[in-house]
Amino acid sequence: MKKNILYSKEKIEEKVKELGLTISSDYQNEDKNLLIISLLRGSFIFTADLVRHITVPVRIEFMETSSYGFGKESTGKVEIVSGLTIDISDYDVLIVDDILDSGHTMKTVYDFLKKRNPKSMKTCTFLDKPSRRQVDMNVDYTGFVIEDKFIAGYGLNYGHHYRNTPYIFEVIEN
Ligand SMILES: O=P(O)(O)OC[C@H]1O[C@H](OP(=O)(O)OP(=O)(O)O)[C@H](O)[C@@H]1O
Ligand SMILES: Nc1nc2[nH]cnc2c(=O)[nH]1
Repeated sequence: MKKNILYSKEKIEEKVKELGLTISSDYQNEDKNLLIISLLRGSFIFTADLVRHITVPVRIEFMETSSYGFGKESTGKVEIVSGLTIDISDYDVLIVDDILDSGHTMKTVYDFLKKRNPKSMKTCTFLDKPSRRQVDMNVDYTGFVIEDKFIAGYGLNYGHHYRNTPYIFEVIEN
């Protein structure tokens, strides 16, 4: 496997900080009650970095979803491996994930949470691949819009590895 580096550690840091400041500004009013719901496993690194740039009170919870298995294509069947146990009706929910690709993951979680009547709900993914969308799903906050390339690093895996790589790269198979 060869790597084509798309975003360096420094570029990522700069963008995450920018997102954190924008979100903080949007949720600064006293009537806001921000709850970030982070989708494991891919978003654990982005979430950890993002929340440290959020300057307003924030509760952080996690859900685990899975749909890709070992391959590069979504199965289209998103499994909610672990859901939520808390009442979200008093919260302004922000769903955080690493990437929006086919949209199946975000759509499934969005519909699942909407039924629980949050005060408001928005979405944030560090990366957005709009050309791959299979369902009607948009993102409110995004870091980088990328082309149709399979990527890894910064939380995203390739064959269960590379989540800990500090930069984002395109996976080029030999
Ligand atoms: O828009 P989609 O096509 O649904 O793709 C996006 C999802 O795919 C990856 O998750 P994956 O199912 O690989 O699980 P992981 O979070 O454990 O890596 C990624 O972390 C997103 O959650
Ligand atoms: N690792 C990885 N997971 C994904 N899930 C959806 N798109 C991608 C991608 O480009 N890379």
